[in-house]
Amino acid sequence: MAYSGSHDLALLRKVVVEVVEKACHLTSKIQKNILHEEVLKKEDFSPVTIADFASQALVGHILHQAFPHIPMVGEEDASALRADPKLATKVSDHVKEFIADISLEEVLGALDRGNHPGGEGTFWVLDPIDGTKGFLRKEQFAVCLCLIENGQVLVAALGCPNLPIDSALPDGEKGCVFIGVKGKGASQMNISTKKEFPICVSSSSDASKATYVESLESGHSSHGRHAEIASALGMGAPLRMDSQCKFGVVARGQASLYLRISKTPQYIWDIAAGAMIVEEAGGRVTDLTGRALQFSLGRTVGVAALFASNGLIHDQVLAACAPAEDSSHSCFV
Ligand SMILES: Nc1ncnc2c1ncn2[C@@H]1O[C@H](COP(=O)(O)O)[C@@H](OP(=O)(O)O)[C@H]1O
Ligand SMILES: [Mg+2]
Repeated sequence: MAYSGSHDLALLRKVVVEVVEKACHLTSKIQKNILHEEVLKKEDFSPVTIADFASQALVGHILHQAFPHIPMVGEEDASALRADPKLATKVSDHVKEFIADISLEEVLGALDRGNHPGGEGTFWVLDPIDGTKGFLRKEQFAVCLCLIENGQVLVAALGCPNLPIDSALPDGEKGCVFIGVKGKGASQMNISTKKEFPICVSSSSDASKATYVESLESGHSSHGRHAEIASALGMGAPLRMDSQCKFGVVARGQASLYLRISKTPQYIWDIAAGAMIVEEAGGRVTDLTGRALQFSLGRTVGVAALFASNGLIHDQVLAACAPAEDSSHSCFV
């Protein structure tokens, strides 16, 4: 559906893509030589690195300069850095490579700009590094940014620095940005050449021939439950990778289904940008009962289990999910 609001979507798209590209360059550079002491553990024991902090500070600062009235829901904040001045200086030095005159206090302030509670209204949603575990394994990760207005994602970009540009050439050139604009479709851009082309989901309506994709980390969603659903549909083995790259892989037709059956409500920054890009590429994203996801509930999307498909096989997947729907939230193999 065409957007009829007051935002200039072309301008927003330009800013979103440029800032995600910058964050991809910053995070890729840090990824090459990250040190053990540059990785912290959060309260939930998940890792966070100086690259997560630097990426959020860079994006938060640039967006605030361009759109001072739009708040941001971001995964990180500055509290750990305020307690560790040495690490804070490292983060600040990385951000300075892109914004020479930024001060340490501005870096910390930009990070804390991610503290918005979400809900109704207009706000950015940022995951400065989605798939931090993949980032640390030197595998897939994504910089994920979108703008939400009253629960609708207007513009989204997924920067995937390590994802092969051509899925048929897994050892070929890597680094792409997936882009979606409300009512205008989705595209994939080569980070190096800036070459861009429209993408669409696969045209397969036969679930038994479809490829599905899931998290590489078995602790992030139930591989066992996914396998049951895949088996009921006659699907083969999954493709596993970290981060919202999985939404990009469905959006460009490389896979027809992304299953994410977890036991904890999913954070909005792990889902919103990728889900919109899949939908703009012609696919569908719902919970296990077929309800659309909600992006106006706060910092989570309210559901623990969801899937993205090419649309054509969506009802078949819903039917395969149905028998164990009640147990799917507690089943965690
Ligand atoms: N037990 C859990 N269940 C569901 N999601 C989880 C989880 N633990 C961590 N995550 C989320 O899974 C994201 C990574 O997803 P994936 O497995 O698709 O790569 C993490 O994002 P971050 O890496 O930004 O922290 C984190 O938000
Ligand atoms: Mg993250």
